[in-house]
Amino acid sequence: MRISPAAPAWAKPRRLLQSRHAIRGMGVLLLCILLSVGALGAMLAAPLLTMHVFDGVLQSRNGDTLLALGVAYALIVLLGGGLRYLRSALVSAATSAAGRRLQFQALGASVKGALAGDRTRGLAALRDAGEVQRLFGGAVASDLLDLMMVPAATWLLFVLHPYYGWLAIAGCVALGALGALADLTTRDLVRAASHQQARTVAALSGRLRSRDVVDGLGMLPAILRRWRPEAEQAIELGDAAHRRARAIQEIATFVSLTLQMAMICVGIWLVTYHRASPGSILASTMLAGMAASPVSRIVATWRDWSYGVVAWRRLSAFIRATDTPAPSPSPTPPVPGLQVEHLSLRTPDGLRTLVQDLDVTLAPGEVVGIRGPNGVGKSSLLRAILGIARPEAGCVRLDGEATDALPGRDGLTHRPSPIGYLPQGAQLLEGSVLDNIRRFSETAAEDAVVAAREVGAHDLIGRLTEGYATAAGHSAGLSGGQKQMVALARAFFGSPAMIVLDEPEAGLDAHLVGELRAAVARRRESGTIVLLVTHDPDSWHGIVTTWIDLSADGAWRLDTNAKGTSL
Ligand SMILES: Nc1ncnc2c1ncn2[C@@H]1O[C@H](COP(=O)(O)OP(=O)(O)OP(=O)(O)O)[C@@H](O)[C@H]1O
Repeated sequence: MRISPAAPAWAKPRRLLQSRHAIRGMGVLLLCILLSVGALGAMLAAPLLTMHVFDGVLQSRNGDTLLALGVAYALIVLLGGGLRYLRSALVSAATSAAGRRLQFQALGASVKGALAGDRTRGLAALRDAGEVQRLFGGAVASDLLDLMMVPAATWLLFVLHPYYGWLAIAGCVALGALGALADLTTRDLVRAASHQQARTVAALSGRLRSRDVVDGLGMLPAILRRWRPEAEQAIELGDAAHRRARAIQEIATFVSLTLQMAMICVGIWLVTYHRASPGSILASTMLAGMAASPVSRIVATWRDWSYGVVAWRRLSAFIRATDTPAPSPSPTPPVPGLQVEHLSLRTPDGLRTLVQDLDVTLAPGEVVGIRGPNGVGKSSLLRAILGIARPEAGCVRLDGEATDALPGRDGLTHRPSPIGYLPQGAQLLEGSVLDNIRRFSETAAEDAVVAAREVGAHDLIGRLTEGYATAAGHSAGLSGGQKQMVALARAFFGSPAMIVLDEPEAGLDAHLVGELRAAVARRRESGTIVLLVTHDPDSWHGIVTTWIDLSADGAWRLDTNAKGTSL
């Protein structure tokens, strides 16, 4: 658990830019730009053709020329539409792939956040990833590419007559200023609405997670009553931002229409004084529309931009915060067993010391019991040893490897973890009993059966309605003892070098406790380190080889002789 600045790849959004995704992304971007240039050329040709028809054919009255120009116009418009369609298909494929990667990053950070005790922000991170994906998955990316049209159409307007060009610049500047105004006037509201929304969703889902407590004590109406004003506040903030953005959008529509009208007026003036052809009036109106429309669209979708940017910033900050620095390599050659070196722990709020400078080395095959009064820090110590809670100081190594960098912690490594863990309250995940025991891996079902037999859970699972296929998890109908046995089988699954059990006998009858004792004794003989927290030291008499006694002031005492006798 010593800290160095390096971090796992998934946790760094910026690393996406350095990876092969970035190279592929650059290729896609280049292709999109080429398609946009093609579409842009076709679209710009349309007003010029219109001008030609108006000026040329009206004078020559040649029907064949009119037909040829009409067909050419249709083909050009068709080509432009086809190229734009190809571009939008490409953009949406690229953004959905990037969106999947982002969801994966958010999921990894969310799981890490949950392991560090911050489930609520993890949920918000997943929602933020959705918001960012919506931003780039929609028409927004295409709108950005369409901005190329602004200088191209303006340049053509200058070619027709500089007055047309200057007028288009004035219109686009006015629309751009409206975009900036939309940002200035809605930014704070959007940020507040987005944060408030994330807070209320997280708070509600956090409160509803303990379904039994909520149902059993009839707390749902009170919870919803408490949630409602918070949710309404988020909606009001969002509505206020929406109203302002909507007003600015209406002004933008007015500016666009005025620009077109002004083009016609300037055109009529130029034609009257023989400075431009009559056809230029039509062409300039079309070109002005082309120059203004990407800017107007961006102003119209400003709400998506604002929410997306706020979500992206919050998501990046969360990913950085959950980014566990990689441990520095061990300066000493790996020693088999568990080394807990000068470990100090405080409560998550930092107010109280739980363990002060614990220094202990356990050889393979040791069974260590942790005792102490309620709230003294036994579970916290286990979590620090597992590497899922950050200690105030010190480090923990299993067979020379820091436990906070073991396989699977980076969200990428598929190597099985060398640790088996039974947390307090079993904590089965949504899925079948089999999925839970084999830790959602693709390992053969027989291996899960071996683990279940080992802890004495096989017969109990056999009596479930669908055996190993029975649904487990929060919402499933397993009893407390059944959940505990499935979770125990999950902890013993595979060949972990260390098994960590938090109150393993909780909810088990005397027969199952006996099976569990025998399983731990067998693991001791095979060289597995077992750490267990218990409130019933007597039931581990003759199995535990060392006791760690914790006391409320953070002091600890090693008892290598007590062999399970109570305090
Ligand atoms: N999220 C948190 N914020 C603040 N304090 C916390 C938090 N989680 C745990 N604590 C405090 O840390 C202390 C140790 O908790 P821990 O669960 O490790 O105790 P324990 O010895 O396992 O208790 P028990 O025997 O009752 O299970 C407790 O006093 C608890 O109040």
